[in-house]
Amino acid sequence: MNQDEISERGLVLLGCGKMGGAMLKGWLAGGLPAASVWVIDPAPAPWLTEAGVRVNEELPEAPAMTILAVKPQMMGDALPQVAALSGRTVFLSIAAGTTIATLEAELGGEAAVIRAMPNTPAAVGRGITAIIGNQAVDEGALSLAEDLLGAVGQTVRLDDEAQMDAVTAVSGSGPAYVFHLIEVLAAAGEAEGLTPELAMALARATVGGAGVLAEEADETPSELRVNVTSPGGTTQAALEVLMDAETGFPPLLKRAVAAAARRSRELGQ
Ligand SMILES: NC(=O)c1ccc[n+]([C@@H]2O[C@H](COP(=O)([O-])OP(=O)(O)OC[C@H]3O[C@@H](n4cnc5c(N)ncnc54)[C@H](O)[C@@H]3O)[C@@H](O)[C@H]2O)c1
Ligand code: PRO
Repeated sequence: MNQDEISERGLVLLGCGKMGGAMLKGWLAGGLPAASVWVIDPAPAPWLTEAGVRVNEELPEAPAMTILAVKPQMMGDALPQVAALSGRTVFLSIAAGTTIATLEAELGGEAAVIRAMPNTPAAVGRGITAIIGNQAVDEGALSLAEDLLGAVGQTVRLDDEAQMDAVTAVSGSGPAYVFHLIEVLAAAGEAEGLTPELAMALARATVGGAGVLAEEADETPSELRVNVTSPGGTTQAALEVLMDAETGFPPLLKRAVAAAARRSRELGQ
C-alpha cells in the first residue's frame, strides 16, 4: 500500500459496519497506522476505539481517500458529513447499486469518485474488489485505490460501470452463497447420520480447502472437479444431481445471480 500518502493525509470511513469494518481490519493488520484513520458512524463498534482509530472526530483537511461504506438507502443522509471534502479527497463508494451519477449529484460534478465492489474475505486479506472511476479520477488516484484495496485482496478494473451489477451479484454477494453451501453441506451430512459438530467441521474445511486449491492450483476448477470424480464412483453419483441442467446448480445459481444483479439495478434507481 502507498502507506505514506494515506498516513500523511489520512483515510476517512463514512460508515464502518460489516464491510467497512472487514476492510479496516485488513488495513490495520497490514500496518496502516490507526491514528491515520477517521471513522464517522453514529453507532461505532467498540473495537474501533480499542483499535485506536479516530471515531467521530473532526475530519482532516484533505484525506487521501474517503470511503463511503454506508447502506445505499442511508447514502443521501450520510453524504453531507463529507461533501465539503469534495475537491480535496478521492471518494471511494462501496455501496451496492449507488451509481457514480448519483454520487456526483450529491458531491458535485467535479468530485473524484471511484465506485468499488469489495467482499468480506477482505477481513483476512482474501477479498476481491472491482473498481471504476469517474472523469475526475486520474491514474494516480486509481493506483492509490488499487494499493489500498490490494492490501486486503485482489483488485480488478472495470471498463464499464454497467458491469458493476453483475460483479456485485458474483463476488460482492458471492461469499454468502459459499457460506450457505457450508451450512447446507453440513445439514446434508447430518441427514446421513453425522453429528452436527463433525458435519460442520467437515463442510467448513472442505469448502475452505477447495477454495484455496481452486485459487492456487495450476488446473482449472473444471479439471480439479474431474480429479475428484472417479468414473462410476461416489462423486459422479452426486454430480449427476448437482449438474442437472434442469434442477442442479447451473439453473439455480443462474437464477440467484440474476436476482442479485436485478436488485443491484433497482438500488441504483
Ligand atoms: N456486507 C457485505 O458483504 C458488502 C459487500 C460489498 C459491499 N457492501 C456495501 O457496503 C455498504 C455497507 O454494508 P454493510 O454490510 O457494512 O452494512 P452495515 O449496516 O454493517 O454498516 C453500515 C454502517 O453505516 C453506519 N451508518 C448508518 N447511518 C450512517 C450515517 N448517517 N453516517 C455514517 N454512518 C452511518 C451504521 O451505523 C453501520 O455501522 C453497503 O452500501 C453495501 O452495499 C457490503
Ligand atoms: N452485500 C451487499 C448487499 O447484500 C452488497 C453485496 C454484498 O446488498
